[in-house]
Formats: sequence, C-alpha cells, structure tokens
Amino acid sequence: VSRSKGLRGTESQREPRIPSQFSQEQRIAMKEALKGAIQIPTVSFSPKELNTTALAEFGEYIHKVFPTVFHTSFIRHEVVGNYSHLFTIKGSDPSMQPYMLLAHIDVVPAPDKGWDVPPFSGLERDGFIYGRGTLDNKNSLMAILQALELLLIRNYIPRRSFFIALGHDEEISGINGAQKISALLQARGVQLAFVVDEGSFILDGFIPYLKKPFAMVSVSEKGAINLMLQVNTTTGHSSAPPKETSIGILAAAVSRLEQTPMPNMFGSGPLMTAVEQLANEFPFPTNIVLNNLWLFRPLVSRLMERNYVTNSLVRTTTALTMFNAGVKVNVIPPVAEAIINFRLHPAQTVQEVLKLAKDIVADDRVQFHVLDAFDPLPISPSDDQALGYQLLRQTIHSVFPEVNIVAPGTCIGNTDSRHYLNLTTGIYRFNPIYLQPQDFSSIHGINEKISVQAYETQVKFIFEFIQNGDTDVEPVPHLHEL
Ligand SMILES: CCCCCCCCCCCCCCCCCC(=O)N[C@@H](Cc1ccccc1)C(=O)O
Ligand SMILES: [Zn+2]
Ligand SMILES: [Zn+2]
Repeated sequence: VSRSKGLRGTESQREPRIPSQFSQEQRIAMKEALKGAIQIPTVSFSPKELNTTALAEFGEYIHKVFPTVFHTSFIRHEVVGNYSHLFTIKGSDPSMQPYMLLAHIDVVPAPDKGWDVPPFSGLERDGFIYGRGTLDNKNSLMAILQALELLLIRNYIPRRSFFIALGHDEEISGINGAQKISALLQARGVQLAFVVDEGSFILDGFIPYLKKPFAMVSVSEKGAINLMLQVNTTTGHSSAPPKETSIGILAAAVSRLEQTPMPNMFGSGPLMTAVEQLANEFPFPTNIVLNNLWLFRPLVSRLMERNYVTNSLVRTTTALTMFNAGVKVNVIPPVAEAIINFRLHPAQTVQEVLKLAKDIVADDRVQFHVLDAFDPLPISPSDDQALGYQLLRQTIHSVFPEVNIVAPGTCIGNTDSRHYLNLTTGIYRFNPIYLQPQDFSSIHGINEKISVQAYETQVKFIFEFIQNGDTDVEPVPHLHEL
C-alpha cells in the first residue's frame, strides 16, 4: 500500500505561492481573449493548404493580448517555421532541468453546416464559448499564455526554466512547426525533464457503469499508417465490361479489411494499469471482475470491443477514409485508389500490421503503397519518480479535488508531442477539462464548445502547474507499509 506519493518541496527555499484567484475584470478579459482567438480562422486544410494569412494574424493577436509575456526580460520569443512560436522562460535556478508546454494554433476545417452558431464566431451562449478550436486546441494555447501573463503581472519569477511551443501545423503532421522547434532545441543541446501536450482529459461517461469521472494522462500514443491501395486494369467501353473492374476488385479488398478487425491486444500496457486502478470505482459485481483479470481477462477484453472508443484502445483500428475511381459514366475505370488509416495498438508495429493487412486482402492485383507510417510511441514513466506525471497528478488533485483517480492511458490520436522524442523520455498528454462522449464527437465535428467555467479552470490549472514546477526536490520515493 502506498503511504506517500507525489512531490515534496523544501519549505525554506520556496517562494510564497501566488494564489490562483482572478478578479472579475481578469475573468472577463480571459474569456474575451479566447473568443478573439477562435475568430481567427487558422485552418489547416491539407499539407499544401494552410491559411497563412490567419496564422500570421494569430501571431500579432497573441502579442496584443499578452503584452507582458512579450515584454519580460527573462522570456525569449522566437518564430519558427514562419508561423510557430517558441518561448523560452529562463528560471532563476539553472540546476533544475527545464520542461515544455505544448499547444497548437491550427484547427481543422469547419463548414457552417450543422453548427448552432458560426464556427469562427467565438459566440458565447448559455455559458459556453462556441467555435472550432475551443477544445482542440486554442483552449490550451490561450490558457498557457494567459496563465503566464497573469503570473508575470504578479511579479512571478520561475525557478525552473520552461519552454512553450506553439505549433502551426499539428493537424497536418507538425513537420514545419513542432519538428523544426524540436530540431532547434536539439541543436542547442536542450534536454527536457518532460513535455505536456493535448491528447487526454478528465473522462466522464466513457465507460459503462463507471459513475465518477477520472483523469487519464496519456503516457503513450498509438502509431499510424496511411496506406494507399491501388488497382490498375485495362480500360475500355462500358458496354462490354470485364467480369471485374478496378472498382470492384478494390471495393472487395477494402471491405475485407473493414470486416476483419485487427486482433484484440488487451492485456498489457497502460490500459491494464488504468483498469486495475479503476476497478474499485465500479459497483458490484464489475469490481470483482476487474480485480480478477487473471480469470476474467477474456470477458473484459470482449466487453471493451462493444464500444467504439474502448474498442480503439484494445486493437489497431482500420478506417477506410478515402476512395477515388472512375473518369466517365461509360468508361471502364483504369485505376481505383483507396486510403486506409490504421491506428496502431502499442503492442504492434508498422511491419506487423502491414503483413496482417496483406494477408487479409490476399489479392495480388491490389498494390500496397505506404504513404506514411510510424510505430506507436514509447511509454513514458508514470511511477513515483516520474516528475512530469507526478506534477500533473498533484495539480489535478489540487484543482479537481473531486477526482479520485489519475490513471495512465494511451492517446488514440496523434499529437505534436511525438516530435519531441529526441528531447525527453517523459511525454504526457493531458488537457485539464472534463470531457463527455458528446464533447469528444464535437472535436473535429460540429458545435465544438467549452464552458466559460471550464476555460477559467484550465487557466487556473496551468497557473498552479507552473508554480508546482518550481518544486526543488525530485519526487518522493514510493514508501510501502511494513
Ligand atoms: C480505461 C478506458 C478509458 C476510456 C478512454 C476514452 C478515450 C477518449 C479520449 C479522447 C481523447 C482523444 C484526443 C485525441 C487528440 C488527437 C489530436 C488529433 O486529432 N490529431 C490528429 C493529428 C494528425 C496526425 C497525422 C496526420 C494528420 C493529423 C490525428 O489525426 O490524430
Ligand atoms: Zn489538437
Ligand atoms: Zn485536432
């Protein structure tokens, strides 16, 4: 039984904490600043189509709303890759290893259709700010700079240095933003204690029978493959068609992939740890089942498959996302192409999944072209010695005292944080916000929104997190009862 967990500070060396309370005026200013950020349509359509005008305007906007951040002597600001921003906040104690907070400026497109308010209006309705980017990820970006601004105007001087990296192309791979920032820091010889990015939340209502929300800090993220399948056949007049066309052959192949899920890999990694930690939060008899996975593992692994979100945690997922073929109504299509987006379970590799996919398709007429691919990300430490994880845990408990469980998880999407593997072994993905399944659907979907109260709490979280980062001792070792 763990008696002592978390971090310990040396009281004599600590500066007095700045309380995370904000005036009415500051609270209004912070929500208005977020609305202004939402109104700038920093959309990434495709790797070649970014709204560079909006990205440039966004750079000017943050200068305007966070003047202290840009005019503090111990903060260096640099623009990287034309539109990404790197802030270096120099702490007073060079012996403390720095960390980094990440967020991204760009958003996915949002056609007006289906939205209750226009997606780039930033309108407030019934206590919610609506708009593309309110959860992904201008909330984090603005909250990080807002918290720093509020700390600075109260004369805060950090002890531990830290970086803030704001990428401008996360939604289209991060290669001109995060990847360049990472290379720049590597060239400067920087090594980070940890990084914190988007990618997980305080989850509410995702797991049947689990009544209470819990915080999931993702310590890994799934790998990905974008696979193009192509079938070439002879073309000709549609009045005398061959037995099979390129469209028919390809459709059958992709259908086989969709109908044959990759194997269920439940049984190891962060998910098992999370299930074990959550077991006692469930009512009888689920608690008994989850506490005895040695016996009930096959049952639990089948139950996980029933819901599309938990299913995505137990296996490599297969999503047919694009299909192109045909040139004219009366022409046999010479070529048909489809794109399959696989998200790889942490226990599988790109090579293994490609081999499985070839065996499922089992048709030599279908050509495989890997457009891009990467293995699942390594698992970052979440033990008592893991500074980043423990700082998150400590801050979650102080800002959300009603949340009992902080559990490690795997992020099912990909984030800019994967570009920082060269700088640290501690990569944590966590957004200090409650998320319900309908909110999850709004991310990249319609009516994305954040409550004003949730945004204020996010600012408070970062305000406290930055101060907790000044803790001057390493994590307390795990002590056991005798
Ligand atoms: C113990 C059971 C736990 C239940 C877990 C429920 C999980 C629900 C959490 C939902 C959080 C999902 C957040 C995902 C953030 C992903 C950000 C994103 O969309 N990234 C893009 C980036 C990308 C990558 C490559 C090319 C283009 C874009 C993505 O597609 O992954
Ligand atoms: Zn995002
Ligand atoms: Zn996104």
